[in-house]
Amino acid sequence: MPLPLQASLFDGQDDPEVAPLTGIRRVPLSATAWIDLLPGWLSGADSLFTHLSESVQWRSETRRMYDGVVTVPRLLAFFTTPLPHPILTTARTALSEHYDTEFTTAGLCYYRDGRDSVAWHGDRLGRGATDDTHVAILSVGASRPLLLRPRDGGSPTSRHPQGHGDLLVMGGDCQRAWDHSIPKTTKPVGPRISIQFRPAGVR
Ligand SMILES: O=C(O)CCC(=O)C(=O)O
Ligand SMILES: [Fe+2]
Repeated sequence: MPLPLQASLFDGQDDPEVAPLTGIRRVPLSATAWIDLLPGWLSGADSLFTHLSESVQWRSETRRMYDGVVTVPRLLAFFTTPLPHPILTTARTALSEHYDTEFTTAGLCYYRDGRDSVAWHGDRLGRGATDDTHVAILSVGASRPLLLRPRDGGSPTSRHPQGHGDLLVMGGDCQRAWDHSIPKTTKPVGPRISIQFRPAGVR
């Protein structure tokens, strides 16, 4: 049974809004990869969380592995236009302007509890395999850390907690040269939804 969204997460504001992106802070990962962080970018995140959890047609996916078929440990949804809430259109437009790159798709993940996760990977399907790409992730709900580590093992794993309304953008060659993950946890943790905005041809 997933925990309900903790009352302490509720910010008491009805309509979600995004702040200007001017306050975003860049953290270089290497000479060619970076992440941008803007905690609390979205206010009124509770109503977005509730709306998405109740109105999106979440699907469970299976993947073929060497030794059989496994269920992906999170629920998924995928949108281009329209997006499932007007604030996501506002957010996508703001990101496209700020990064001068058109974010066209939104992948949504629903992590029901600490057993849900995403294993180490880079978003390297399609153009991300060869080109520098941006992937912008907006989080709502319970905080879960996003971990990053270089594929060549050159630097240690870094850990970036993604809380209610927080924005994290990966750029440069982050998808090709680095992997990211959301690890499982045995600690009690409520549900989290992430919205990943990507340019066309990147998965
Ligand atoms: O949920 C997240 O923050 C990350 C999801 C992710 O890496 C992906 O779907 O490719
Ligand atoms: Fe990813």
